[in-house]
Amino acid sequence: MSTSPQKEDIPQQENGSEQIQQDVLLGKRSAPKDAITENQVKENLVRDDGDIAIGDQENAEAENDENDDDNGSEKSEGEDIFEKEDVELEWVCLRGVERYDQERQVLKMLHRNFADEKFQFTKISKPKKKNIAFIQFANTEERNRFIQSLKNKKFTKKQKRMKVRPAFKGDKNLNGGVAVSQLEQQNSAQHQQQQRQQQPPKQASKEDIEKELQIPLEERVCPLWKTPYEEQLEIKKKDFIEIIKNFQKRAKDSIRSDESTPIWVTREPKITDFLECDEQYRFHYRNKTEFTIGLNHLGEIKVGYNRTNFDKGIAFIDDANKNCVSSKESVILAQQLENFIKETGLPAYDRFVHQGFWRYFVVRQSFKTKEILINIVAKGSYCSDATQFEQIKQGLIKIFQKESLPENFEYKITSIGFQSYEAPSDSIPQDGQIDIIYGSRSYKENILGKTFDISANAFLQVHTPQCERLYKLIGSLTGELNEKTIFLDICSGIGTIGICLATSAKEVIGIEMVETACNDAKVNIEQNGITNYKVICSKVEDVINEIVGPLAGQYKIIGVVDPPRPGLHANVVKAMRTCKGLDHLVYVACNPVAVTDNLLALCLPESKRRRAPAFHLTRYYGCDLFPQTKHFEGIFYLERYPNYDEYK
Ligand SMILES: C[S@@+](CC[C@H](N)C(=O)[O-])C[C@H]1O[C@@H](n2cnc3c(N)ncnc32)[C@H](O)[C@@H]1O
Repeated sequence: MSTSPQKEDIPQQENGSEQIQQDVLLGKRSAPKDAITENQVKENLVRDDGDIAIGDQENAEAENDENDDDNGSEKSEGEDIFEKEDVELEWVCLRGVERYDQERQVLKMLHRNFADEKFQFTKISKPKKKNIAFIQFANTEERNRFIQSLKNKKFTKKQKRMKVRPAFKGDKNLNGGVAVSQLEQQNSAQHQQQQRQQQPPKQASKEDIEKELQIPLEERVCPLWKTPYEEQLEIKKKDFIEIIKNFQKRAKDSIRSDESTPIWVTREPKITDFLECDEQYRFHYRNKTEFTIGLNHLGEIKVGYNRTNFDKGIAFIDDANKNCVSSKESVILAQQLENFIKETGLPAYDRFVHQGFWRYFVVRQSFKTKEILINIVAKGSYCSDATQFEQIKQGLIKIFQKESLPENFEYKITSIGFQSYEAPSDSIPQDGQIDIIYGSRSYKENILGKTFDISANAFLQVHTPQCERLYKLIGSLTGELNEKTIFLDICSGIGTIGICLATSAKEVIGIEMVETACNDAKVNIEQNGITNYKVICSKVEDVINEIVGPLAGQYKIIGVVDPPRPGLHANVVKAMRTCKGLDHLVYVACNPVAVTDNLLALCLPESKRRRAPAFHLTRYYGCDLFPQTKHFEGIFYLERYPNYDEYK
């Protein structure tokens, strides 16, 4: 049961909240417990926009839901409260939302309720345990269309009635918000997962399977494999320009007429450089290959790649050797494991009925040190016989020994891990416990002359030669580092960027929230004899200001950030923007579309919401880290000029 005050605890608006608030101030009524303070009452009297059910959002919403009563909710006669000065023009506050929903459920609800209108929602912020959500639109016209549509909407008895009020610049609950692009990704991943888990597999027809088999697996996983490399680059550059144009358009739409437009918004979009991949590294380049274990179309065990078309009931595993970007060594090892699995008699995991043992096979390797790490993932509980379990582990160790592998196999397997994974979800948990059944917990990689221990779950760019090019580019952007510079490795993972680039800086500070990654980073720092790199194990948003603040003004602080695929959480971006002293930032994105919101939050002009000087986007670069696919890395160089300090 909720412990938050009930609706009865909140002053109602039957006579107008103003009267009640006046009464409270004059001592004619006592303020309801936990409801509003004197200051809030005062603020409300000042604001007086006739739409808020209770006190100022900053405090009252922290404890209470918004009043769902109708009185005074939409608009006072003769004035448009949505156009007032202290209103966030692209946002609304939607009332009547399920209080335990999160942002992605709010998005689903909006899509359900306004399917025909196709509103351009850009961000959602859902305060915890409240019946409100803040919605941001691409522009004010969209927002107004939404307000109008909601006004005209007929709610059925079963539907929860929703109302809208303006979002105010001081609304504390309007906390950055999550980009809709990010929520859509989450929703679609969850949808696919649910489809897989809930739908009993339809039986595909023989013809459909034959048709599917006619299509090379590469078409599915690396669709540019038949496209000449020069053309691949042209496609990626064109895509990047489109992304930049869209980014500029979004920025233009967000800048109010009374604000000045930064130069990067109107400048002709141009990629300063696009780092192409040398010919010898365009195929079989992946240093990490993840195979699925299951049955092929004939019902035989395979260690290979998923082929699925749920509409047609197609779901089988295709051969490991049919992917032109996987390493050749990983294919040999997959074959080795496949033969062994057939001998054990233990079945592959069936993702529809959630039964069976063998699930995934991960191979990580260094083309330079010739070391390999292996991780085998299985549903451990399926094999309850301890002796059999032990035999399996011993068997696995044996099949990956030098004697069991082809004579010309020049790699050394340094680590074999066994990970028991019970949940039906297809994504292997990054922090899952791994039982090291052979060797150490990592393999060694060499990047730009530095040595790194890479464990099974550590993040590393999948294309090492292109990763080196990327790091060199980052190095050229950060410029010469010396005793007067601090290098901030934001979301530092296992420390690769800082270790490779920043040894000549006064200090390198890595901030990373995953403990195992921080521990790996410390090992990597030590084994490279680096003494100026400090790792802080924490969320960036919790510490960055505290760390950088005392250094501001004394040093040139240069930040590099390479966030997870969907981009950074809004709170991280907010902390970076308000980080005094951080005036130079290299933002690396493996999904440049997904980080548009982050870049806008860093670069749009200063306002009450964006309470710090903006960064200017000065240069765009691309790096082809994924030949034969449509993906590429986008690199954005951001600068604050004049520096944060000089603005004040
Ligand atoms: C794509 S990896 C990049 C790691 C490293 N920069 C590199 O290039 O090898 C992203 C990292 O960001 C970390 N991360 C994500 N959000 C974070 C946050 N709010 N605070 C600290 N670390 C975060 C993740 O744990 C992950 O290690």
